[in-house]
Amino acid sequence: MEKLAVEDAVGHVLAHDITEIKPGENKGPAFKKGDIIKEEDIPHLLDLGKKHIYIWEKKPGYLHENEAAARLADLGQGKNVNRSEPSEGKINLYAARDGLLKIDKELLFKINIKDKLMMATRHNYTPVKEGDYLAGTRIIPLLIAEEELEAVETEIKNHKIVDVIPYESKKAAIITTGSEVYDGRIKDKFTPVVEEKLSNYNIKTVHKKLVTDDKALITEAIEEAIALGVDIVVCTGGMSVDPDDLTPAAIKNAADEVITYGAPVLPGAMFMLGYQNDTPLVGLPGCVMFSKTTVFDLMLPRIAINERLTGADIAAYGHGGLCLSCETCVYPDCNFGKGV
Ligand SMILES: Nc1nc2c(c(=O)[nH]1)N[C@H]1C(S)=C(S)[C@@H](COP(=O)(O)OP(=O)(O)OC[C@H]3O[C@@H](n4cnc5c(N)ncnc54)[C@H](O)[C@@H]3O)O[C@H]1N2
Ligand code: MOO
Repeated sequence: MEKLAVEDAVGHVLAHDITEIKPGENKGPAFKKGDIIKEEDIPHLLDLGKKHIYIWEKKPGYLHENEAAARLADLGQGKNVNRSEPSEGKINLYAARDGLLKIDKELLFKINIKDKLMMATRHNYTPVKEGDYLAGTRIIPLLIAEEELEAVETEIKNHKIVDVIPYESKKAAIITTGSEVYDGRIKDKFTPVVEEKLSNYNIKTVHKKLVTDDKALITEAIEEAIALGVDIVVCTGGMSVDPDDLTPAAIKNAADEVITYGAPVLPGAMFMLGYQNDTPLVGLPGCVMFSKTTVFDLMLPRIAINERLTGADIAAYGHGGLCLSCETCVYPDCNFGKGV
């Protein structure tokens, strides 16, 4: 630490907090450790009785924590992400709009494995709202050699760690299967649940059809929906092991690629996903109608941002794929589906 007259301290970094006490009013730091002294601060410092201050010598090639946080925030701040000003050396990232949060976990690790650097984020694939807090970043010491930041910048290049991907407007068809519903023995309670979940992700249901338990008829209904030009076809009912459960076979008939029948997620083990060209064909088991949060809440946002899911994407949900069915559901602010 070096002692300097306040008049000579402009542009230097304060080595410690300076407290101001206004009797009967308040007590707190007027200046903080790490602040860079500005010309207009001099009268205030003199008012506080400070003719001299201790400064960190601003060595060439070294960055102050606020400057370093700005460089780290540059690595983090991707699409549709806002940032705060540095405060006590930290910069926060916020969602600039509603969408699905994507975190490049490998790049994030490249920052956090380095001494002296940190960035903490929310989980990958969390649906977020405009203004939501996404990440915070800072260096650990007050100063850092610029070359240490340059090393990580070179590794990360022009990629970004934090992006918010908006849900593009899409159209869906819902095909509801089951003789009990088709014959009017019970009221269809599945379609409204699916319709609402779709609408949360900017997907409008433009076609609905009730079909009895008949493989050929379910296949025909899927083909009819695709011919209407919808972006996603959702089938409900008949997804498990009864002889009358024919929906998986119908999806298989219509798909040119089946990604999975079965997912390591509870509720939702009997989930199915296939594609005909780029159109996702989704089979939803009965639990999606019954349970507040299921496999559908994990897969739907990714479908909504046009990700083409693979078997590996779905297998990765096993770790964290167990919903605890809490009395008050706080999803997405819980562990469900956060292992990816
Ligand atoms: N022995 C086994 N039993 C079950 C299995 C299994 O693997 N082996 N899987 C279980 C899982 S997991 C689920 S989830 C459920 C439901 O699976 P399904 O998707 O096949 O559902 P359905 O059999 O068609 O219907 C179950 C239940 O829900 C009612 N339902 C269906 N669709 C509607 C609708 N549109 N509106 C109102 N109600 C509807 C239906 O009447 C049945 O009561 O299976 C487990 N069992
Ligand atoms: O697949 Mo069931 O769909 O786990 O409750």
